[in-house]
Amino acid sequence: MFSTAARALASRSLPRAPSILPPSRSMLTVSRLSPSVAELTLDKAPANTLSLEMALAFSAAVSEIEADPSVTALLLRSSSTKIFSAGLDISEMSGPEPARLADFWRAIQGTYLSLYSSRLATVACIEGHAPAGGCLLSLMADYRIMTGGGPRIGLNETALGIAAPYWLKDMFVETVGRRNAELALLKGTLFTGEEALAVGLVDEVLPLEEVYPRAKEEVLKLARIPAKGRAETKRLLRGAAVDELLAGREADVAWFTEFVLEEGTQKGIKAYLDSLKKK
Ligand SMILES: CC/C=C\CC/C=C/CC(=O)SCCNC(=O)CCNC(=O)[C@H](O)C(C)(C)COP(=O)(O)OP(=O)(O)OC[C@H]1O[C@@H](n2cnc3c(N)ncnc32)[C@H](O)[C@@H]1OP(=O)(O)O
Repeated sequence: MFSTAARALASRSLPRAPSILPPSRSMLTVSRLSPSVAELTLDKAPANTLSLEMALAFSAAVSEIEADPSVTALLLRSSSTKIFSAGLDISEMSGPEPARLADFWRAIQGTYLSLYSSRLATVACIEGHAPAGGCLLSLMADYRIMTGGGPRIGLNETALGIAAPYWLKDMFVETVGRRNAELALLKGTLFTGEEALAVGLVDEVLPLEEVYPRAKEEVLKLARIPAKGRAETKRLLRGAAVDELLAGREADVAWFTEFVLEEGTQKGIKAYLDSLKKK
């Protein structure tokens, strides 16, 4: 776990405009890079995991940004250069109370529905690790820029004894192609930036110090593309996938909760969580 000092070192001092979110959503900050470009920073120590509250705050933040017609683009980043997001908060799935588990999954679906269907041009600035749900957050963006060398990205669900939901699997297949997706999903592969670039999982790989400046440059460029045509093109590309989940949301909740509550799954999740804590 990061100490406060280590976290301060790991996080650059961000030139932030005053947050436009109420303090109750302090796991995230929203600022402006320009009058038309918002920056959404994940800021939940130690690993930006998606708990129920974090997932709800994320979708609410995206909706609030979208509600402002002057905003045409969004940069998604982490306040830590070590971890973009460690994915779903595994403790939500370990010995869960069934009603909360179902709400948790609805909130995770909500993160997907909010960002993947967004009218905004979106860029993910992936400076640190992005496993599983962290990869999900970045896959929902239009463009991904990642640090080379150290951090890993990918869908490692099988390593935990679980499976990526179909809508995440589909987004992954769309991005890296069927065969690359099969190989990676079945093994639970976590890629370095360079490996991710080779399969098309990210669009650019750079040294750490260049990732954020380049992501800013790209999002400011994307913000200049006529908004209406871009939004309609995104709808044409992604609308069917979003509509499919909207139509089958509760069936997906039932699939998730049944799988997670099963005894064998619980054993695997607990063992994985314990191994993380013992590190
Ligand atoms: C059938 C359908 C069922 C389910 C489908 C659901 C889909 C799930 C997708 C997911 O997202 S599952 C989560 C998958 N995530 C991971 O496997 C990542 C686990 N974390 C790591 O590998 C590492 O933390 C890291 C490589 C991201 C970073 O390593 P490092 O910098 O060394 O940090 P620490 O490991 O010390 O972590 C700091 C702190 O945070 C806790 N933590 C990390 N990840 C999670 C997590 N996903 N959930 C809960 N807690 C997490 C970790 O235990 C440490 O806590 P301490 O209290 O020990 O400091």
